[in-house]
Amino acid sequence: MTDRYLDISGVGIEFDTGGQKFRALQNINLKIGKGEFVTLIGHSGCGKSTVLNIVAGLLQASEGGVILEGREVQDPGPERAVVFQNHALMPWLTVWDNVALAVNQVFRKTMNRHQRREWIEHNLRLVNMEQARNKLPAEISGGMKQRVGIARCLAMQPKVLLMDEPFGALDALTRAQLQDSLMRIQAELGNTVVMITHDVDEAVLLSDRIVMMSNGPAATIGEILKVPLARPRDRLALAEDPDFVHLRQQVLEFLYAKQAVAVDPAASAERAAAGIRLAGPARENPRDGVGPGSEAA
Ligand SMILES: Nc1ncnc2c1ncn2[C@@H]1O[C@H](COP(=O)(O)OP(=O)(O)OP(=O)(O)O)[C@@H](O)[C@H]1O
Repeated sequence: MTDRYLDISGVGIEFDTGGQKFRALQNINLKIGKGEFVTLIGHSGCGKSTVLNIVAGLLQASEGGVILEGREVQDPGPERAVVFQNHALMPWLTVWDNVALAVNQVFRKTMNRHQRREWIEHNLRLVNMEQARNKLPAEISGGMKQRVGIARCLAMQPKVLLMDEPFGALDALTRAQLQDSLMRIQAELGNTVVMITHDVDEAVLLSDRIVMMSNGPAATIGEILKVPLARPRDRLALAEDPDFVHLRQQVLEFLYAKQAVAVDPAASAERAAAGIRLAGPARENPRDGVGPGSEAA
């Protein structure tokens, strides 16, 4: 594993919010190895999507930069495919055509028609969606749409798969199924993945490292937790595994003790009972309208 495959170095960003400056991120430094699975976790509004968007080339950092396999990221590109929370499929295209769109964009010059067909089919098979190839997005479930979104990104053979809360809108069972599929696919293809999640169990289950972000403004990386659990990982076996439980506890401590946000009386009573003390609340961004009030990460 090259441990500097993706190098995020000294990244900061300041937004102009109606004449006022808002510093969202400062001094983000993260080196990610080829084939590594890294999750970003932190309270709502801390800057996770902003980091991902800078890596995707959708946002320009105010300071620092991102280098992927020796080349500086300047704009969006198919070597950094993004899976969004809400799949972002073209509603008028079938499952097949949605994947074909990406494949034709990336491989029109290097694969002939037959090869492209095979490649589309292969990627739909990877996510178990080959049976639904002729359906429109409106005719399939939320989990199936996310599968197609993942297939579309995998089909571009990206150097890095960027996932912004890909399973956030799904029910718990579908989410578990997709987590298992993602682990299987990653084991097979060795993808480098950077994924945002709010789910502590998901972070521990999937990651090689969990990057825990401090609250904004001027958010940065607070701590990085290595997850040395053997693969393949089995969610049932891990639920009672002392190492898994300990790792989970470390993430919870970071979020709810070291980086706790504004107080909800019920949650704080629960925390007090668990012996966890609160840190000071974060300041708000004028753009947000409300201060950070969510107890969820
Ligand atoms: N284009 C923008 N202009 C001004 N402020 C912005 C802009 N984009 C993001 N922000 C602010 O930067 C901060 C970080 O936002 P970001 O969406 O990255 O957080 P997040 O951690 O991904 O949040 P969530 O978990 O709720 O999705 C927030 O205060 C947000 O309001």
